[in-house]
Amino acid sequence: MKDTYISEAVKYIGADDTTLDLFESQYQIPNGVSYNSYVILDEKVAVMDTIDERKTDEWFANLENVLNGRTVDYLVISHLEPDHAANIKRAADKFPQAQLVLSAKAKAMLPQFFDIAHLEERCLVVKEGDTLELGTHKLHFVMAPMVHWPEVMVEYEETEKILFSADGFGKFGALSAEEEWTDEARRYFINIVGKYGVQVQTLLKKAAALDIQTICPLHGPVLKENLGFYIGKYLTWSSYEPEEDGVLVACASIHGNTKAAAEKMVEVLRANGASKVVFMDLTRDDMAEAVADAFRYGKIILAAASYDAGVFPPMEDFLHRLVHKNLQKRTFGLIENGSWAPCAARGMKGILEGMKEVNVCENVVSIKSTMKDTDVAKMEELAKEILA
Ligand SMILES: Cc1cc2nc3c(=O)[nH]c(=O)nc-3n(C[C@H](O)[C@H](O)[C@H](O)COP(=O)(O)O)c2cc1C
Repeated sequence: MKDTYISEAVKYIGADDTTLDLFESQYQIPNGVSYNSYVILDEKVAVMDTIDERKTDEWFANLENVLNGRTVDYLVISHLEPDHAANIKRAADKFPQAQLVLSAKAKAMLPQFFDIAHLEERCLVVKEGDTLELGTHKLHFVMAPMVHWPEVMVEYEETEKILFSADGFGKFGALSAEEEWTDEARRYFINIVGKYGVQVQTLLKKAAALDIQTICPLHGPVLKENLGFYIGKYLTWSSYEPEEDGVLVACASIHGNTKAAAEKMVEVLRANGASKVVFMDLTRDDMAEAVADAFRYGKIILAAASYDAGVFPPMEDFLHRLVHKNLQKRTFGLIENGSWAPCAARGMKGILEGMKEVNVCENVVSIKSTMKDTDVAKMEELAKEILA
């Protein structure tokens, strides 16, 4: 279990979910996920977000335990997505004197989710630079529009120097899971917030002006040490610059011949001195991880079967996801396979045209049904070109 102790005054009241099959109905989470929420105990008591419906009872029990008979003065709402906001109405009903502290956009969106009585009087709308005194603790509000959703804001508590970072610095994996941060944080960030690199960079610039000693995200561990490492990863991911030197080989094969060629390409790349080569079978491996790998490495070889005068759908899906997530600044190499009129390369190129700052290697490997020596020779040329 990750250490969730923050301080005498700031308490973790979130919960692990290890039985959810798919996060946001599409992302595999083999080690679950945590829904984080925090309480600041001072002259006034502030609850920092609620959690997912699935863990309602556990959250209220944790909250009651920390409150120890006190009541809630403020419910700070950073983000209205249901994995954080599901219990807003229940909390508002249970603590009728509590004010809901939120951005103007969140206030406008709130009635779409909940029918909260006397909403006008209950809301304390905050904007960029506003502060809220709780006693010795003082929250500063920093707007973070489209760091996932438009209503998002983050909060900086100046006394303990804590950034409550909403979905920023979040990660898949329950707090009970023993796993390192980077891979599951990357898979989370790229797939969920990856499209909004510009907005993340804007937020990081604002954060750079703050003295942050602890980051309290809405998923994943509380970050207390080595914060430069985590912030550095976010700077890289949100800039769309490759994180590491290496080549991703991603293949989509119906009967295995394109896959055999892609595996051969891995060997050829290694033999030509590639520092690192990662292989992904898009028909079976986790698509979200393949997308994250495309952000991780600067060079990508795509190998796909031709299909109905186009591209085999798992490759099409992969490429559309990359376009959707705004991937840019990459070099691609293409391998196609077809039994009568190979056309996957043309189809893949067409989708890549939707990306910014993309180079496509001139050497295209075009296989007819099964790989031949002439195809391997072409792979050698492609390897030399992409590694140059
Ligand atoms: C549904 C379907 C559609 C296909 N469409 C095309 C096509 O449009 N053009 C082509 O040359 N081959 C087409 N093929 C054939 C495959 O692309 C070809 O057999 C290729 O070698 C398959 O490689 P694999 O062994 O990796 O699946 C199609 C195959 C299937 C099953």
